[in-house]
Amino acid sequence: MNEPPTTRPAVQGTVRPDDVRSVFDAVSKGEAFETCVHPEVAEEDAVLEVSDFDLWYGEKRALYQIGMRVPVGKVTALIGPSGCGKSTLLRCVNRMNDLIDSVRIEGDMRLSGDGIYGPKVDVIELRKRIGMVFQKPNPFPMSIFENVIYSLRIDGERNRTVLDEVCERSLRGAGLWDEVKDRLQDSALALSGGQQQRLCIARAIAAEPEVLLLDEPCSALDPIATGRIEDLIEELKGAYSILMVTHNMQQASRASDYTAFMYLGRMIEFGPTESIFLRPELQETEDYVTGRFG
Ligand SMILES: Nc1ncnc2c1ncn2[C@@H]1O[C@H](COP(=O)(O)OP(=O)(O)OP(=O)(O)O)[C@@H](O)[C@H]1O
Repeated sequence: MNEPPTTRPAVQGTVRPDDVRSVFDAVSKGEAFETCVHPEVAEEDAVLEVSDFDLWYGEKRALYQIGMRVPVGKVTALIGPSGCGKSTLLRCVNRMNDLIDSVRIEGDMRLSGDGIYGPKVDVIELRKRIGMVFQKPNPFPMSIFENVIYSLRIDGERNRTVLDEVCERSLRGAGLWDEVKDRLQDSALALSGGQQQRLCIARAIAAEPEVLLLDEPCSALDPIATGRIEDLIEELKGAYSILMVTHNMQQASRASDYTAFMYLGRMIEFGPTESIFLRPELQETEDYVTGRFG
């Protein structure tokens, strides 16, 4: 923990070593292999850079030498079978795993160049730069208005004009304004599940985060509400850099620009979503995205 940044590049360049027949063989034997990173990734500016990142829950290792760059202004999806470490990796970005006593990490993670795990990092300040939306909508038990401007209240903002503007802009950004503009003082808990999730997104973007983390944001929603969130993700990209965990292959292929395939705590292949789904470099990725396993 708190190691100085590594001199190795954040993301390794090429495909598997020649002497390893299959990446999954290598993984199951505990052998090293290099993540297959498509060259397009290196051409993007990164909001988040992860290098040689490992995580243990007590004795159990959950992440192995993760290296990835999350592009600015794009949607990046994390996919992979249950238990491969997607949520663990996502939660490391805003140091939510600090809350678990048994967790130990090594490696480096940087947000806009600033170390996330440096010894002097103020975790509260760090989290203000990161928005997080969970599987289950979690509006606070207060009005719609107070939910949206929560981060500004915490920062002591009292100017009513500023609060009103941020509230409207964030609700518009989250595609919820027209549905709630006449009842901003109503309890957020009275909204439908899909509306609550869009409210949570509005609350997250009100703080103008540098990166928005979405942990299976549609898994508790019906197909119509899911469609609206996917449309919203499409609209948010450009203005926001999004890292999203999803179980849903169609959602990853519809909603993301880049996709990272994880397996047993390893980053297997990372590249433009279209390439990962239509022309992956690795057979293992193809087998997963076409539903042959997982
Ligand atoms: N709090 C914890 N304590 C111990 N082990 C944990 C903890 N949270 C996750 N794990 C283990 O770490 C591994 C990765 O879990 P994680 O939830 O990150 O996977 P995931 O890919 O997000 O899975 P899913 O798609 O099912 O949500 C799993 O083996 C899981 O059992």
